[in-house]
Amino acid sequence: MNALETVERLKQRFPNEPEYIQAVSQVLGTIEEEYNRHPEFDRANLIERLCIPDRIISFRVTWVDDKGNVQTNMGYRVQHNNAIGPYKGGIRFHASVNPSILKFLAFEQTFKNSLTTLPMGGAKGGSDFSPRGKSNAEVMRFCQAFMNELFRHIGPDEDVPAGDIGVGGREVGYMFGQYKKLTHTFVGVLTGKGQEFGGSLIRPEATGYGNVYFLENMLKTRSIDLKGKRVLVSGSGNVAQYTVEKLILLGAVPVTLSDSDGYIYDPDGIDAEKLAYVKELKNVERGRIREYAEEYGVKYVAGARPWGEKADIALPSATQNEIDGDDARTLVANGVFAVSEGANMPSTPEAIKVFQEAGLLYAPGKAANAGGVAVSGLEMSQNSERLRWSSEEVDAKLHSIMNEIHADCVKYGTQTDGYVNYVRGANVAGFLKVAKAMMAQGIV
Ligand SMILES: NC(=O)C1=CN([C@@H]2O[C@H](COP(=O)(O)OP(=O)(O)OC[C@H]3O[C@@H](n4cnc5c(N)ncnc54)[C@H](O)[C@@H]3O)[C@@H](O)[C@H]2O)C=CC1
Ligand SMILES: O=C(O)CCC(=O)C(=O)O
Repeated sequence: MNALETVERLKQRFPNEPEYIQAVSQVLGTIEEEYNRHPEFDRANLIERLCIPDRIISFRVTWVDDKGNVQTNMGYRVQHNNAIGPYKGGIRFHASVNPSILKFLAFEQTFKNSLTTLPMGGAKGGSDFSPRGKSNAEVMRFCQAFMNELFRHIGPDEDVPAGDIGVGGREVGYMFGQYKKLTHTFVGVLTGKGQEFGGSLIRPEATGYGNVYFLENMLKTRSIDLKGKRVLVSGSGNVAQYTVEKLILLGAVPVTLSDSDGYIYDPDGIDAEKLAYVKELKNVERGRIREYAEEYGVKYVAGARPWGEKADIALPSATQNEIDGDDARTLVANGVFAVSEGANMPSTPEAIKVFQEAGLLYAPGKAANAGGVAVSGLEMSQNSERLRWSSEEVDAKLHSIMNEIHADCVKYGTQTDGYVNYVRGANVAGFLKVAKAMMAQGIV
């Protein structure tokens, strides 16, 4: 397999899918050598079968807004690969959602889920519907309409969606309710459910906590203590909130948060009380991060990202391609020595190159943010055995999964000069398991 030629062929077949091509080319560039050690992979054209999703379901979603207008949106589910388990991955509701973005996310999810050590294939879905500015009743009607089509394609042993951008506990609850009504079953078909109806403890916390556990592992390789370190966090949703929570618990000092309008910089650090304010603002009042600056009298910068502020560590936790080459150079120049991705593909290829050439501890999302889907996998296990595990038990399992993912990255990513290339490590480790499963299952 020649990575460049394969990517070029995919580019010609899928010319309008830049995010998908970006994700594929990142992976192929790092697995090429390992892949070519197994001539049997090429004979089975494993690479195209691994890059092209098993199926893409797309449908119209029709719903009625509060004024009585009939609205339409697009709905999708990309079922990428189920070689190691049922399809699994979140649902995104955001105006930017399109097939390219969902294909990149489903592709990444396949490798990420493989890294978790749990039996889950990769998928992603969503809609160009934006919950922003919609009433609760509108969100409910949209979720029900979305599920009216999606329910045919999912199931607890087939495909198990969860949340992502714009989809949290509220949306998962509405979708679960509609699935139950349509199928007359009560099964673990979605994860991230409410605690009262099968949701796992620690699932809301898992992605953010898991990223900080991964970061601690990376810091340990250089004997650096997280305590007292100043941390730039982007986003202010699920992942960002629980990243900040764990940072505070471990004595670090988170100083920024953002949303799509701008960012706040709090030089004294975001403490537990201020975080409680952010949770209320974002999860209940559904307000803007600008209001934090008004509440606490700190700096707010409209239309910008937080990467120009001085700090030790950066944890991007908002969205894809939110750190470009210039941002990366600024971070390095300002002394940032570790970047661990809570979001999926937040760094552009140029930014990654800058981090790696500067010798930073740099962890890609598919390793660092795998804690969320890992606890989703644990939610599936609890649903199957109709039991509920304690917070301590789930958190301990999450912690040990993140440690294992880190160990795998070190095993497959350590270069001859001792630098750990976490991108290579995560891609090779995730790839090998899926590839072996695909080979064992024949040409299907
Ligand atoms: N929720 C989860 O368990 C997991 C989420 N992720 C990834 O983490 C990231 C954040 O997801 P969540 O916190 O769940 O979503 P969320 O909807 O709770 O929060 C998203 C945050 O990102 C900001 N944002 C969204 N689009 C933006 C844009 N174009 N520019 C600037 N800011 C933007 C929003 O304002 C919000 O603060 C995404 O990349 C998601 O794919 C990854 C693994 C698991
Ligand atoms: O919990 C899940 O199934 C999916 C989480 C997710 O969407 C992700 O890991 O990007």
